[in-house]
Amino acid sequence: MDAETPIFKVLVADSLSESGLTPLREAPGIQVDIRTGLSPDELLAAIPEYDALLVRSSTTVTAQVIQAGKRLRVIARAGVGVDNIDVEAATQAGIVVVNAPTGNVVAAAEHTIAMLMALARHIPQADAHVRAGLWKRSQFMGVEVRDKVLGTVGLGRVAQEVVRRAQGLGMTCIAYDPYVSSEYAAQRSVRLVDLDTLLAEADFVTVHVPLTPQTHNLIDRAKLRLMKPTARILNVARGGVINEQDLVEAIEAGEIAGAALDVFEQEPLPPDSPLRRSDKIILTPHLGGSTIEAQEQVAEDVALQVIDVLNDRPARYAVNAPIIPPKDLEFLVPYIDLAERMGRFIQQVGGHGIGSVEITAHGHLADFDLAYVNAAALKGLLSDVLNIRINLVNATLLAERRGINLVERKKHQHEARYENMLTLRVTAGNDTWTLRGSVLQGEPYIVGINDLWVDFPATGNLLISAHQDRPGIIGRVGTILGQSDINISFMHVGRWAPRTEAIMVLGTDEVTPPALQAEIAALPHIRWLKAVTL
Ligand SMILES: NC(=O)C1=CN([C@@H]2O[C@H](COP(=O)(O)OP(=O)(O)OC[C@H]3O[C@@H](n4cnc5c(N)ncnc54)[C@H](O)[C@@H]3O)[C@@H](O)[C@H]2O)C=CC1
Ligand SMILES: O=C(O)CCC(=O)C(=O)O
Repeated sequence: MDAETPIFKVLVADSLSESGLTPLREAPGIQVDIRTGLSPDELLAAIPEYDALLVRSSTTVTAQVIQAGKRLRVIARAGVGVDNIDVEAATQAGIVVVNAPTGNVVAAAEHTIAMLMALARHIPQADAHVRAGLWKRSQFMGVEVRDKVLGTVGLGRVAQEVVRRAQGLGMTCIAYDPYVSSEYAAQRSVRLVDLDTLLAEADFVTVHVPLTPQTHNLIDRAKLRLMKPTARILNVARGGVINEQDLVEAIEAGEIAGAALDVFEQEPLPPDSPLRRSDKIILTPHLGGSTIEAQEQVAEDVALQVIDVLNDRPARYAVNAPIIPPKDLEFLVPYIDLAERMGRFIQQVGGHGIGSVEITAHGHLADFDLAYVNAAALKGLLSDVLNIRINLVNATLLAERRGINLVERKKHQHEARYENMLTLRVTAGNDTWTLRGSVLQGEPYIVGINDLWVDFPATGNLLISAHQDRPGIIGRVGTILGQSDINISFMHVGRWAPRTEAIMVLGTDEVTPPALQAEIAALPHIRWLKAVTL
């Protein structure tokens, strides 16, 4: 690596699979520091020097940590749930949050099945019994799961893997998930029911939902009372979905037969938790994702995304940024770049007091999800305006906060000679600017300014003027620039007809100083002159 290569520093704050981190260790320009077990104060002190932070579930990434992370560009969660990260604070700070939503799904499902069988056959209690030198087999009469009803609360990725395995064990599966259709459930041989029906019918209830305001305490004492006295309940999702105090009381009152929990309202589980006192409750210390295979996969999934974000590429599983399907990436990335350049162009020619932004995709471009293109245009429009870091993560949020009304339009037919074109129309103060752009042979081009067609690369130093088309004007501008040793790299003129309004665009190797701009702007027939650097 040469001395010029930028060094990104990556902090791995929780224990992650070493082999999963190999892509990060092998990436040029990236230094990986493993510092697990940091106290909150130690993390706060360490974070300012890092560009990326990788965690599992032990480290809590608070708004304070995010504010202190002045260089932070990405926070990665090696797992599904991002409830240990203040995603809102990260979004506001323009930091990408990524997770690994698929790598530990099978591990979580297999742990659920292990807990289900352990519950049905009292395995942990029987093991402790034998170790204590006892042999009272009659205390551990179990139940079969074959022909029993399994009710899953949530029918997402983990639940579906649980269902497939439970069906293999001969169980009938029902589910409660208001966000999926009956057809979707039926395709998986699952009957969709409401929560009360599920609790009343199931012999085993298993929870697979994220912890949200809607799912917090979703299963409380009243809901537990709906269950059969022989039924058992499992939670391998998130603590707090089943109310712990209510669960202990329901089990002690004989209202349900037992529970298996991998996750808790407070982790680690406090020593005096009432959950510890019932021998009908099986406890594991948040092991759902803890298999060698899952840990390798989630570490690799986040490592690759960290490399992408540090190299300005969209992340595959960004939690707080639009996601581009990998198959669309190659086509869209040049348009994302073009949109940002067009935003910066308008911002420099007259983007003060932006009220509304209309983005129109023409041609094949209109077939794509434009979330990133829109965010890029907003980023360009706001970058030099706001005193905070602005990027594709927070651009839309910041625009909304400033009252900017964004409208997206799609026109599937071609416009003019351009197979794909982007039009950005911005109302700023009393002016409306319309800029058209396209990607030609992989390079960003501006192809229209207001109502005139033009054609020049959207890059470098540009001087743009509106003037009355008259002989000699272009020559005079060239002379003034030449006298100041400013080299013109290209010139383009767009006009309606001879001697009408024209737009001249000059590319220059050097930046034109303000005094020289004023001199040109004062020439006869020049209506206005703007300098833009892209
Ligand atoms: N114990 C562990 O180590 C692990 C725990 N998990 C946790 O398991 C949970 C499920 O993960 P995935 O299946 O990957 O998530 P997912 O996002 O694929 O599925 C969640 C499902 O819950 C449903 N849902 C959301 N709100 C609901 C509500 N109010 N009522 C009913 N259904 C609702 C959604 O429609 C979705 O189908 C997450 O909380 C995740 O963090 C995941 C992996 C390992
Ligand atoms: O293994 C871990 O780090 C926790 C997994 C988990 O809870 C998740 O992925 O949501």
